[in-house]
Amino acid sequence: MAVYTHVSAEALAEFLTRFDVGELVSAKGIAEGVENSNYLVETTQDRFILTLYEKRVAADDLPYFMALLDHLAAKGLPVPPAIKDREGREIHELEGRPACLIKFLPGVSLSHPNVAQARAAGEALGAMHQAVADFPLDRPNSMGFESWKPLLERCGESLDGIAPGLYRDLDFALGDLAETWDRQGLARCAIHADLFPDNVLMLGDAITGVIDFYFACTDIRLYDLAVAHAAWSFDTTGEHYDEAVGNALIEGYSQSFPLSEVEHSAFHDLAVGACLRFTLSRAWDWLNTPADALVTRKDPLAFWRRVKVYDPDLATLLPTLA
Ligand SMILES: Nc1ncnc2c1ncn2[C@@H]1O[C@H](COP(=O)(O)OP(=O)(O)OP(=O)(O)O)[C@@H](O)[C@H]1O
Ligand SMILES: N[C@@H](CCO)C(=O)O
Repeated sequence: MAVYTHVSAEALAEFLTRFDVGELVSAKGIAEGVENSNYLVETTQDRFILTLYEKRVAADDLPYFMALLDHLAAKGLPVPPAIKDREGREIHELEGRPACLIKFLPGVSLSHPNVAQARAAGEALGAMHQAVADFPLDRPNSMGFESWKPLLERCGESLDGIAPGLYRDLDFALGDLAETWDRQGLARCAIHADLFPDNVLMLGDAITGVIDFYFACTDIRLYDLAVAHAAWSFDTTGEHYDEAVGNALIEGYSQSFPLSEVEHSAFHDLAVGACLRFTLSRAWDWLNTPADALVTRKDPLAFWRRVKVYDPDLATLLPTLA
């Protein structure tokens, strides 16, 4: 479920009068997604997505996200910018929440991407990285490398309730990664930072939309590819690696944005980092979401298991991965 805030028909009809988008015909809550409240809104002119931002998206970050979407859309990339009202404003308030009316993009998000789709996603990510070369804004990564150790400590020994020994193993893996993390001073730019298959809309093998930029930030460019690689190339348990899909993602990326030798050699470290980031954020959610909440908790161990592929030597030192 992802409708946390109810929007009345009266409030929505009044909200739409600020824009030049026609009149309200229908509005339906969208079940997918876990972070924000999303509605599919139809007017006499078009379809739109109405998003009300819930607790994880800080209102102060919205101008960055919207500027990034405008920048990418202006360069012809398939991302959904916010619709401007008659006074040029994109960010609004509705039912007490920050809210944006967003361009609707066709397509469906995939559960099991194939090789051609992974290649297309890699190409699109590389094109995005090319397009942000002149994007002027910065946003530190609130879920970046420096945040992982504090997040581990906030989860604490409760992690052992997810798997006995997990706290110690995560601590060990983080210490190991800290020895080599970004020693090379890799190139940075605005990155998506959450390019999972459910954030890419496709029709057949063609990409029609890249959505959900609410973790976007300035960080290591290659880390974005590593996140996508970890998200796209495994089954949902994290046990089975699909090498063909993983390679296609990297090949597609390299067509848009060739990787340097240094980047090739750093890739596995960044992928281990991506595994730790999603293990930790999922573990935090796992430990802090009431069992009876309507939101489905995502399995933290599914990302932890991926470490076996990206750093088999490290994995042999981790009893929880035995
Ligand atoms: N611009 C768009 N055009 C078409 N559909 C969209 C658009 N934005 C969102 N959607 C639909 O709404 C769903 C939820 O959107 P989104 O993934 O942004 O939500 P979220 O709550 O931020 O989710 P997440 O849990 O992935 O962080 C998507 O799966 C997609 O079906
Ligand atoms: N993509 C993240 C959720 C945050 O959007 C995950 O699957 O853990």
